Amino acid sequence: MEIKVCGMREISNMQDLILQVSPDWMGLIFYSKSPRFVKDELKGEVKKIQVPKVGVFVNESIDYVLDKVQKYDLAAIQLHGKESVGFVAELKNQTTAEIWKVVSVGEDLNWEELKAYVGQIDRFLFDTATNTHGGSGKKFDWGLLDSYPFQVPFMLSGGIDLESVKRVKDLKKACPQLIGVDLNSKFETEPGIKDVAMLRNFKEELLGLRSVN
Ligand SMILES: O=C(O)c1ccccc1N[C@@H]1O[C@H](COP(=O)(O)O)[C@@H](O)[C@H]1O
Repeated sequence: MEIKVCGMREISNMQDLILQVSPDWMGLIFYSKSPRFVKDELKGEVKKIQVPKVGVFVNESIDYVLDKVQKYDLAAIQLHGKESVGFVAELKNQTTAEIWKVVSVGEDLNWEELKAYVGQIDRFLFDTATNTHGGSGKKFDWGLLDSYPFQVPFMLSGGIDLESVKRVKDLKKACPQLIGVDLNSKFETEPGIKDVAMLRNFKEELLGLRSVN
């Protein structure tokens, strides 16, 4: 199971994370209203960080996204707004970075609406629907994913915390397409600053390197 740690915005915190947790992905928020927004003055240092980086975007233009892909050497683009299939197709034509489409989940899930993205994206990412678009720390009803109908892999997100490990493992048994988890606000000392020890504990429990209490 892959681990993405999202919303990093300080170089020393990123370096600690890489050394102690070695996540599969590190997420950078390029949404200016977020308290985890990454300022371009960091681009030189961030580019040197040796872990695949995911840029998180909310309803931005193709040019804005491509500019960040180039400046930060992004391996994946997480589209966290209402980006259409047409937008995704246009973006896909202009980059080799992976494209992850976020599905904001409310009371239910309409699989028909997602069908058109299949074949255009590399993975779905399911997060809780909120006014702030993301980083809410709130979980949705993960049981809705039991009927996931596609082969394309997906990530789980939204309020995942240290106590979620068992439920994540159970969901993986029910849905083998679950490829990873996205960890964010539940592992912070303040917005954008991660508690690296807590993240390490999560990883060890998830991978079965220590037992869940
Ligand atoms: O974290 C943010 O500030 C943010 C802002 C706008 C869009 C996405 C954002 N983060 C993403 O939100 C989810 C869930 O985070 P949480 O665990 O509920 O705090 C995660 O995918 C982040 O990439």
